[in-house]
Amino acid sequence: MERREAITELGEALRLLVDQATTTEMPADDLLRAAAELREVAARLGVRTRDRSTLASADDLLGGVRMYNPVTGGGSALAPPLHIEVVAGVAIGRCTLGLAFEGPPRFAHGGVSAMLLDQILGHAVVASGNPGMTVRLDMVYRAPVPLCTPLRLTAEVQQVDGRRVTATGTIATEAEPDTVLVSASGTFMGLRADQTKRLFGPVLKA
Ligand SMILES: CCCCCCCC(=O)SCCNC(=O)CCNC(=O)[C@H](O)C(C)(C)COP(=O)(O)OP(=O)(O)OC[C@H]1O[C@@H](n2cnc3c(N)ncnc32)[C@H](O)[C@@H]1OP(=O)(O)O
Repeated sequence: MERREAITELGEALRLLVDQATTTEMPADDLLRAAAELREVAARLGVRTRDRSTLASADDLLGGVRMYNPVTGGGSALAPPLHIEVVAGVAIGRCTLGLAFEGPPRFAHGGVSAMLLDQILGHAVVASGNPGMTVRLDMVYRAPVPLCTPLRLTAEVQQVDGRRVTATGTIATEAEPDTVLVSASGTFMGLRADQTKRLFGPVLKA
């Protein structure tokens, strides 16, 4: 099996684990046994690791492959994951949030909504050919985002002004795509060469 497929397989198992560990009502003894077994598995994976200045070997930074992105990465235990496609400049995202993402009972944590929107706004910005980093993200929470419900996100660029790009996005359910639950407006700033070197130099050099 190819490495990226194996990473995705491990990611799926980890996401299942996170979901079950969040919803389980098993007795304390079972939890302790599971914790001990999981520490053994973690130790096996920890035999060979990378540091923060080393890109994952399965990643392709310029090709946009980030296996461990915490929002979209197939290998991430933290990602829902959000699946994004860009159609005619509009980024469309789909995901379902489990109970691990709970804020108020039955609904998503507000920070999770911000995370999803930051990511999908970023995709729209990259697709416009003006990549940059988020320097500002304004959120409007109109209605709570339900857990265990297929969600539909959208994002598109509104304005490009030199290095500054503004984009807006929304979260709705698949069932009611026209009812906006959360909306966001973000400002993204393209990096100058010296900023790119300062922030990402060690990674790019490797
Ligand atoms: C497909 C992939 C999708 C990925 C989506 C996820 C995106 C992310 O999560 S990115 C991570 C979060 N963002 C960050 O960590 C960025 C942190 N910020 C920074 O490092 C710096 O602000 C940086 C490097 C972007 C810009 O550096 P800085 O020195 O401020 O920029 P500088 O060149 O002086 O200023 C550029 C312009 O930006 C403006 N600016 C800077 N910060 C802000 C801000 N918060 N709000 C509005 N304008 C701002 C400045 O006023 C200036 O405007 P002008 O050109 O009109 O005078």
